[in-house]
Amino acid sequence: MENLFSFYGYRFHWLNILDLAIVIFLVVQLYRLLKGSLAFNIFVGLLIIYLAYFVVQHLQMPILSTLLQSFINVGLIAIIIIFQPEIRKFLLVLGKKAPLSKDSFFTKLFLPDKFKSYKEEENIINEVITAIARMAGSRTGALIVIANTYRVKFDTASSIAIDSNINAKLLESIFCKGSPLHDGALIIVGNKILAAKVILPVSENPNLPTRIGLRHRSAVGITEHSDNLALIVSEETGAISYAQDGNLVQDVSLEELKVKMYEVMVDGY
Ligand SMILES: Nc1ncnc2c1ncn2[C@@H]1O[C@H](COP(=O)(O)OP(=O)(O)OP(=O)(O)O)[C@@H](O)[C@H]1O
Repeated sequence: MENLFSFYGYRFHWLNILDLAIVIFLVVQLYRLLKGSLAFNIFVGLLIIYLAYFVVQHLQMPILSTLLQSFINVGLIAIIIIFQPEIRKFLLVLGKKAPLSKDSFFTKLFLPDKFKSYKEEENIINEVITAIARMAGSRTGALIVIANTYRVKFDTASSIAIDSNINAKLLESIFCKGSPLHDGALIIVGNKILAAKVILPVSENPNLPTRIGLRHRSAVGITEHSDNLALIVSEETGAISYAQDGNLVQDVSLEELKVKMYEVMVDGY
């Protein structure tokens, strides 16, 4: 194959560049997926072991090499078990960027019907933002999960199935303090409110701010192993926050929240 250029004696051609670009893309996706989570520390630890293996192999230290080699062999299976939720999410992220995902150039070009449906998503965003603005103003605590492509697993015994269109007034009345449905989270899937009064898994991430309570922790929890977006209105302060990929972003403006919702619901991030 024809060389493109050479660098310190190494010859590069187009396939090398493509190879490198794919590796960079995968590493960036992996970093985005793991950053802020406990899995990130495990990932760094594993990376150090792999680097140590290459160093001792290069230095021709046979005992250490064999030891690390056998650790790495078993480690591959361990990685699949430890990172099972992250691997699932990683594949989800990749799938969303595939040529036929709703935000891709090909879909917009060849499947204009999918493009049209964004009007509906804009409408949903406006209804949710209107409700959040009013609830923030009246310091009504709220927790709304936008389950993008991944179905939320929740405790059906405690929650109430709703299956209704999304409407600002309905959202407000669900979270109104006198409502029997106000406790717990409300789940939106597609263009429907799926359920209310849902108990979510609480995040055990020790890096979260210590002063946040269970509403914020459970919002983080439900986004740790999925591509859900969780929106929070604090009952105590009226502040608006959101959780995504296991990270909590506090005190956001309505405009920032709207942009985030567009990213998730329209652009498919
Ligand atoms: N596991 C959970 N899943 C869903 N909602 C929960 C969960 N745990 C608590 N909540 C909700 O959070 C409320 C308690 O909020 P808490 O004061 O502990 O949280 P907070 O993060 O400090 O929020 P705020 O700023 O609104 O007070 C509960 O009344 C309930 O509605």
